[in-house]
Amino acid sequence: MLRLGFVGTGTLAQAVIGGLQETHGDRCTILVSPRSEETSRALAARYPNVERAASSAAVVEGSDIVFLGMRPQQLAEGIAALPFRDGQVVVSFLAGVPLALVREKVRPAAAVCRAIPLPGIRLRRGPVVLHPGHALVEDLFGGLGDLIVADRESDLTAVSNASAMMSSHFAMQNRMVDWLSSRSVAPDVATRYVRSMFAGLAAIGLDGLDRGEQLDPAHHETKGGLNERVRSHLASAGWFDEVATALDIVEGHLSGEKAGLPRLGSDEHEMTGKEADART
Ligand SMILES: NC(=O)C1=CN([C@@H]2O[C@H](COP(=O)(O)OP(=O)(O)OC[C@H]3O[C@@H](n4cnc5c(N)ncnc54)[C@H](OP(=O)(O)O)[C@@H]3O)[C@@H](O)[C@H]2O)C=CC1
Ligand SMILES: O=C(O)[C@@H]1CCC=N1
Repeated sequence: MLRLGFVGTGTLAQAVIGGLQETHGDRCTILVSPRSEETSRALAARYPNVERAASSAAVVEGSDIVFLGMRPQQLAEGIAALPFRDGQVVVSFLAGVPLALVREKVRPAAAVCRAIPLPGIRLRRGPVVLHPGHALVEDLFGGLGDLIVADRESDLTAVSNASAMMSSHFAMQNRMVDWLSSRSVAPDVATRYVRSMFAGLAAIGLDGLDRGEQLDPAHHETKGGLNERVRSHLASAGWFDEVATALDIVEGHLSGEKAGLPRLGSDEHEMTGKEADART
């Protein structure tokens, strides 16, 4: 049995543990840190192979692979004085925290990777990016969506930054649902319609990729029709350019003050992919 441990039992840890049940449930035991009491208790109650450990130290002591699932700003406190050992594998989920920094903090653990799974992993859908590759970790994430092993940490950093679009995607969906409701469409109908529409589009995108097709928006609209009008309005309003601007902000290239956001810039955040590579 492979012994997995999670220090930081939050949203992402919960999703990964849920996904792993389907693919590796009978081949691993899972220890979770106790601090998110409700989540850790619920996981232990739901899955027979999950145990709520007495402490984060007990998770590290009892695991072959330790996943770090706290927020970046919680890293220092979350792993202070934990008994990492040589021969242990540590996988950090922390977006924006360079590998070099994690390695330093989990010494003498032998193998340290960064992984960016997304919440869809619970349903075994969506991308999981890993750097560097590691056979055991690749085996664990294989079958949990589209595993991408990045050769360079800067690639992982860039895609991790791009994942910042997730919540905006749902915000956009909700605005469409609200608009439909304002046209007296029943909320359940509006919600089902919008979510199902985007699910279908996602499937088309992946299917096209498998067949080597480009995703040309002009091929997904009727000439002179509704979609063309909306796309043209949004383009002239600068909407699509703002996507890149927002990602620039996440990357730290632009002043966060411009967008009214705090700048990502603590010692434990990387500012750009290049800087991350330089620190490795
Ligand atoms: N959510 C996502 O879609 C993705 C998240 N990530 C990364 O995964 C990490 C977790 O994100 P997410 O799950 O959303 O965040 P959550 O806030 O849901 O989870 C963080 C967890 O860490 C726990 N924690 C905080 N401090 C400590 C500590 N000192 N010791 C032990 N546990 C501690 C929290 O406990 P408590 O709640 O009690 O404070 C909570 O259970 C982040 O670093 C994020 O960058 C990466 C890709 C996608
Ligand atoms: O929103 C976040 O910070 C996390 C990290 C990457 C995706 N979600």
